[in-house]
Amino acid sequence: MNAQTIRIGTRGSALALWQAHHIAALLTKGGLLPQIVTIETKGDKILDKSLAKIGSKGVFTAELEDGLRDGSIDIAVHSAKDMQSQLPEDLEIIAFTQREVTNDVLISFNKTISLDDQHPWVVGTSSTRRVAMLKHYYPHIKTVDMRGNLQTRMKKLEDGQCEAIILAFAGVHRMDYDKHIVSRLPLDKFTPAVGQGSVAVESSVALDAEKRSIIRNLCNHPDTEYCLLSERAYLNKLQGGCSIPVFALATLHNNIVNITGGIISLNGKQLVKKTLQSPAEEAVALGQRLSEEVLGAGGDTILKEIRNTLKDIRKE
Ligand SMILES: NCc1[nH]cc(CCC(=O)O)c1CC(=O)O
Repeated sequence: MNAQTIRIGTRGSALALWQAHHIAALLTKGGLLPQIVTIETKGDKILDKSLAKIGSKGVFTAELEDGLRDGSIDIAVHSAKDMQSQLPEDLEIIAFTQREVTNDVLISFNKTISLDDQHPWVVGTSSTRRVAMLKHYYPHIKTVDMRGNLQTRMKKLEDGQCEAIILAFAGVHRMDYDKHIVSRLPLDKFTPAVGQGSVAVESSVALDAEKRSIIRNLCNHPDTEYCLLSERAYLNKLQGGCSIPVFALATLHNNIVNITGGIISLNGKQLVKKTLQSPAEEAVALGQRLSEEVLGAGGDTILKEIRNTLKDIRKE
């Protein structure tokens, strides 16, 4: 096969560019000629509002998806975590890269700080999931909203707007901030967001079938894909955007997928969480079953309350 040029669409943040270069390296290894095309999204432009206020649907993806449709890019690269659970019919995810460590981490310049320190102190995070989990497990801790890319958040921490921030290990590691990690938060309390740690490759269904299959073969990590399909099936049934504190983590051993997922109220008071397992081939059905169990155990009421609250926040 002649070397083929593949245009990779990405957001312009340092983390997004890392991800695009990661995909580019996998494609280069396979003999393709990747080209990186930077595209700005609504989520990059609006920095003065919380994600809960903007509304999360496609805020970091819509402009990239336009590029896939008009053919100006062949593939778009995203943090799997930032992708809507249901894509438009003309687009599809063709690969999920091998997952990084999935934990959230506590970042601070104070190396002795611990969430167990009982005096009231301030953690910066813009994630409703992390805020709710802090309220649930560590009610003495106060939170401040902290949006912006990783560099901006690190700067806000440096400026003393809070004593620590919580971030995904994956992004911290990719941006080379490991030395500021104070601790990895335990997965049983801080179950990550769906997709955390993996990079997703999206294409139009109209993209040349051979090109799509070559790209998939070079980028997709099958074990990760089973896990993410299960988590995303769960998320899809809950119709949770990234401002809804829904969480799930699937792992795969000996062809068995084990998934833990749930939902937590915004104030952290109500938490529903379940664990299920199935053979890998039934990963999607497993995620769907998890959603039924979580909704049936009170998750439906929590979800309704959250939707009402977020509606009110957006009206402000
Ligand atoms: N929501 C922003 C976002 N999207 C992906 C990552 C980190 C990388 C990843 O999880 O793949 C982050 C930052 C964070 O949550 O700390």
